Amino acid sequence: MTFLAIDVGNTRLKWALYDAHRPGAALLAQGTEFLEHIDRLAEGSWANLPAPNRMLGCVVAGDIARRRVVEQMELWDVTPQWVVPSAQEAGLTNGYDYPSRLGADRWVAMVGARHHVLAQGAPRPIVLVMVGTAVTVECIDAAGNFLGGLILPGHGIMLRALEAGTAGLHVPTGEVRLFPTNTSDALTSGGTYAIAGAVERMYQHLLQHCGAEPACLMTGGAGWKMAPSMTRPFELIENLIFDGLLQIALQRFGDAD
Ligand SMILES: Nc1ncnc2c1ncn2[C@@H]1O[C@H](COP(=O)(O)OP(=O)(O)OP(=O)(O)O)[C@@H](O)[C@H]1O
Ligand SMILES: CC(C)(CO)[C@@H](O)C(=O)NCCC(=O)O
Ligand SMILES: [K+]
Repeated sequence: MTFLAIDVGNTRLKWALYDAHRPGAALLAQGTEFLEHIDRLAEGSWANLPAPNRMLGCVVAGDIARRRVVEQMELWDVTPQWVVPSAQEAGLTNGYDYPSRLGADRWVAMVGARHHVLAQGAPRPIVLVMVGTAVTVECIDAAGNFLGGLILPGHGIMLRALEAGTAGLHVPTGEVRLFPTNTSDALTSGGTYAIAGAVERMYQHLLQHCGAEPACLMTGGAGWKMAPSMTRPFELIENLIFDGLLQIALQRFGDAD
């Protein structure tokens, strides 16, 4: 029973085909496509895939992007299903004022993070950082309550905003330095430590609130660039969104087949 997981992000769509809809399923194929190129999927990288039996996705890119993905899926006889953040799912409780307004990517990644930590042993509070076009920093207590989180501009958006909003800054990529002594390093380090500092702040909030050391998880395409600059040890996980989708799929579709 093959399972297709899709994450339609702010900039790119990521997909992964598994041999089953459960955590730990074997990855058969995966790919990414910029949102502008969604319309190429059916004739491109999906053309020769084994047909998925089940599909579950999450979208933050809006209805139009979602519809374009559904059109590409007409290639197969599979019903598209999308995660909508609710008050409760897969052992997590959603503390957002309006649960359905939470980004689906954030919710699904939190489900993945919670199950990752539970698989390692006793429940712990979690700080989850997702580094993509935007950066999010989520706080979850040991009982699985999502307490709240931050949304920050990603590194690219910060630098482009500086370039656009100042008179004389242009932005070649620099290095992260403790004491930057040129413009490129100053900009790259500024963006990196803005994110690292925000994360440290949330770590402290959660530590104080829970009175227990949080587990620190990081995911997202640019996570490996941020990891060396964090103030705490972070476990880098390739794709918590796919892990969360597998977990939710198991609960939705059940163990059978
Ligand atoms: N040196 C860096 N440090 C931290 N973040 C960076 C760095 N360079 C690039 N980034 C960020 O990483 C992002 C790319 O990450 P990723 O591949 O997860 O995003 P994406 O797939 O484009 O995002 P989305 O999932 O929202 O579509 C860029 O948009 C940029 O903001
Ligand atoms: C914050 C982003 C952009 C991160 O991808 C996404 O999760 C989103 O659009 N969220 C909706 C708003 C919210 O989460 O409060
Ligand atoms: K994303």
